[in-house]
Amino acid sequence: MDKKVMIRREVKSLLQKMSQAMYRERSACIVSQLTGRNMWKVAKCMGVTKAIFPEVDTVPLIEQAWCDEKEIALPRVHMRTKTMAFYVVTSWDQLEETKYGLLEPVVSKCRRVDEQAMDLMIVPGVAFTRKGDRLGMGGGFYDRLLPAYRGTTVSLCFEEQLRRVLPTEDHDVKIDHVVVEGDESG
Ligand SMILES: Nc1nc2c(c(=O)[nH]1)N(C=O)[C@@H](CNc1ccc(C(=O)N[C@@H](CCC(=O)O)C(=O)O)cc1)CN2
Ligand SMILES: Nc1ncnc2c1ncn2[C@@H]1O[C@H](COP(=O)(O)OP(=O)(O)OP(=O)(O)O)[C@@H](O)[C@H]1O
Repeated sequence: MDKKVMIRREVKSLLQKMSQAMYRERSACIVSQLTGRNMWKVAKCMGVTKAIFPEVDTVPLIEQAWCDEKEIALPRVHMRTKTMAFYVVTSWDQLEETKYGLLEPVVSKCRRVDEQAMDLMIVPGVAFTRKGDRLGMGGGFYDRLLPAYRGTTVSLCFEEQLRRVLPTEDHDVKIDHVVVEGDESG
C-alpha cells in the first residue's frame, strides 16, 4: 500500500480511540499553546480551516480570533483546479457544508481576502515532523497555495500525529512552526 495512505490510516486509528470530550479538551489545550505565542499575538489576518477529525479542532481557535478582533479567513476549494480562495468569516452562519464534507464560507455572505494579505496561515494536516514536514489529506491544495504565500505558517499537532520522518516530494512546502501537544509554549 502507498506509504502516505498507510500513515493517514494509522494516525486516524490511533486518534479514533479518543472520546469527543477528550478531542475537544486536547484540541483546546493545543490551541491555547498557539494563542500564547508571539506569532498569534502579532497576527492581524489569519487563514484556517474548519477541522475534520483527526485534525486538531479549530473551533476554539476561530472563536478566540473573533474575541481578539483578528480577521479570520476560511478557504473555499475549487476541485477542478485544486485551488482555494479565502473568505473572512465573522460568524458561524456564514459557513455551509459542501459536497466534500467540509464546512466552507458562503461566498455571498463573506468578503474575499487575498492570501498575500494574511500574515498567519494555520495549515491542516494528518501527520507532521518537528522539522515542518506535513502530510495532508492528499489534495495538494496547500502545496499549490503556499509557494505564493509570504506570511508565517503553523500547524497544530496531537502527539499521535507526530512522526520522526515522513515521505516527502519535491513540491512539498515545509511549515514554519509545528505546535505539538504538550510542548512548552515559547
Ligand atoms: N479541515 C480541512 N479543510 C480543508 C483541507 C484540509 O486538509 N482539512 N484542505 C487541505 O488541502 C482543503 C480541502 N482538501 C480536500 C482534499 C481532498 C478532498 C477529496 O474529497 N478528495 C477526493 C477526490 C475528489 C476529486 O478529485 O474529485 C478523494 O480523495 O477521494 C477534499 C478536500 C481545504 N479544506
Ligand atoms: N505545486 C503542485 N503542483 C502540481 N501538483 C501538485 C503540487 N503539489 C501537489 N501536487 C499534486 O497533488 C497531489 C497531492 O499531493 P500531496 O499528497 O502532497 O497532498 P497533501 O499535502 O497530502 O494534501 P493537502 O496539501 O491538500 O493537505 C499529488 O498528486 C501531487 O503530485
